[in-house]
Amino acid sequence: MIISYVLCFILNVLLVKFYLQRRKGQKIFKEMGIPGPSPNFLFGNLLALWGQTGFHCMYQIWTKLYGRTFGYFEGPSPILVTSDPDILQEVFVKQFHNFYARKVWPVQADPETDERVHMFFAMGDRWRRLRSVVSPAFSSSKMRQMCPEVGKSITSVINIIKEKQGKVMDVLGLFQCLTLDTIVHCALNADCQSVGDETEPFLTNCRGVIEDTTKQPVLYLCGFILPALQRLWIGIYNFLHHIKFNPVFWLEERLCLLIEIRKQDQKPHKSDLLQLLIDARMDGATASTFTNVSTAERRGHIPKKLSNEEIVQQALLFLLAGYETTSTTLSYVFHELANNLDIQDKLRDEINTYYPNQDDVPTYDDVRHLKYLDMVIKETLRKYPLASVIIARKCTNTCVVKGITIPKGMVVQADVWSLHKDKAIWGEDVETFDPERFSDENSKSRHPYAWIPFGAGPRMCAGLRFAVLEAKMATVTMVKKFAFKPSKDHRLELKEGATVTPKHGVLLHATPI
Ligand code: HEM
Repeated sequence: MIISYVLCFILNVLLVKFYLQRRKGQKIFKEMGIPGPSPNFLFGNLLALWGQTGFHCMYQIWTKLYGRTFGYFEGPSPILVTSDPDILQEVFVKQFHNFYARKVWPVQADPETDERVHMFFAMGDRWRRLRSVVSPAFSSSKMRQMCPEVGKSITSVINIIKEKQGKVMDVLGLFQCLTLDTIVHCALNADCQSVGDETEPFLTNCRGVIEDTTKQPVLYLCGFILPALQRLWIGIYNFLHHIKFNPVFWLEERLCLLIEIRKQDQKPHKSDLLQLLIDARMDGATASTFTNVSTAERRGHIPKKLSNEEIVQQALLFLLAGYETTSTTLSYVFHELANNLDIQDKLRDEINTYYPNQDDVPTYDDVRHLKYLDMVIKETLRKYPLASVIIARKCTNTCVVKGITIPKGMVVQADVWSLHKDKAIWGEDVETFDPERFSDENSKSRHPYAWIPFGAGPRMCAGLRFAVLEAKMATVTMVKKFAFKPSKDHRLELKEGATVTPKHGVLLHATPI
């Protein structure tokens, strides 16, 4: 009896201590003079975020209530959200040395010590080295070389649209196939023909992985509430993955096989992304963080090659990033073109002026000259900054940003939806799709960080040029050959996972020109 009283007492003391510590931590924004919603001691403000709307909607609601910069809590963790372009420029660019790390999600490998961490989450020297390894894969000359490969996939899409004439089609699904085939061909030089074959395993498994990010499992919530138990949550997560099939496993196995074949093959290979990763050497300092590194490697005597596991993780990142974001962007482009026929016509006029009789898919140099096309893509990414949620940095040294002292460990989250719909920057009609916003005249006096769909600073999107090239080539070819109108069943509703995508696809009619 006495033992149970004592245990009960100890438990109560621990709970009170936990409660008081939480409450103390949750006073940080008040102390900093930053407004924001009041947090629940256990969940912080997660319950509001975890609702139907997702982060990007809630941030916009809070911005309207508290202003451009506010703070909220994910469990005990303070998140400083801002859509102030001056603060964004300071954090992402000018003070990058104090903000080189990303936000760590609850059920995620440790970016400082885990070998499986890919470039997106890697930090410090390791990130720098990986970024410099992959950058040449997207140089201007590489992009020119990739054009015929991108062109082939676009031609397959055109053939499917011809077949579907008169019928309603979901262009989001079609673009997913296009961008997947393209990234697999260009980055891995492997076979993948998902345009016209929705059962292609690369496609079904990539879709499976992305679909998982739109679910909000209880485990994530636990991780947010009690981040101190991160190892436990990761353990449970790994265990669950071993008892139920995970589409990531298929992709990892396939990539591993591709790497093995390349390594055994004596033939010289073109230096695509996969080959750059296979040939890369990490210097000793970069490799020294990892436990599987020999003393000689650690001292820098032997440059360490990336292990198969490391290559797989980098390749997987590029595969998923290349597939998901560009297809979603293209689907928004075509949603807007179909709903704004005057803009569609103006774009077609520009394309026909540059390519009056040309049937071929345009090249890297061709699309660079199309100014209005560039404005259409930019306006699409203004209205739908689909990857906003991943644009965040963790403060690595306490520092002062525009008069705010940001403590080490605090996450600064960019609220790009609010930034891109800020009436003080873009005018009253922010919901109107208007490419003219990006004419030279109208862009002149705008803040350089008012438009950041690809993030900003040294860690901004590594595939930006490839994504824009592919989106432009596909748009030019399709608009030249077809007129697009929305299907009567089409309504654009958004859902949020790692990116914000059209929940029911984008249903259009295409008529040959
Ligand atoms: C329209 C399409 C795309 C959009 C909107 C987009 C957006 C983004 C954003 C917002 C970030 C975070 C940047 C930051 O934190 O400042 C990012 C990072 C990244 N993106 Fe993209 N992306 C697109 C296409 C691609 C493609 C096609 C690839 C690869 C082929 C790619 C590879 C990456 C990588 C590797 C990173 C991590 C960069 C680093 O941490 O150094 N992205 N992207």
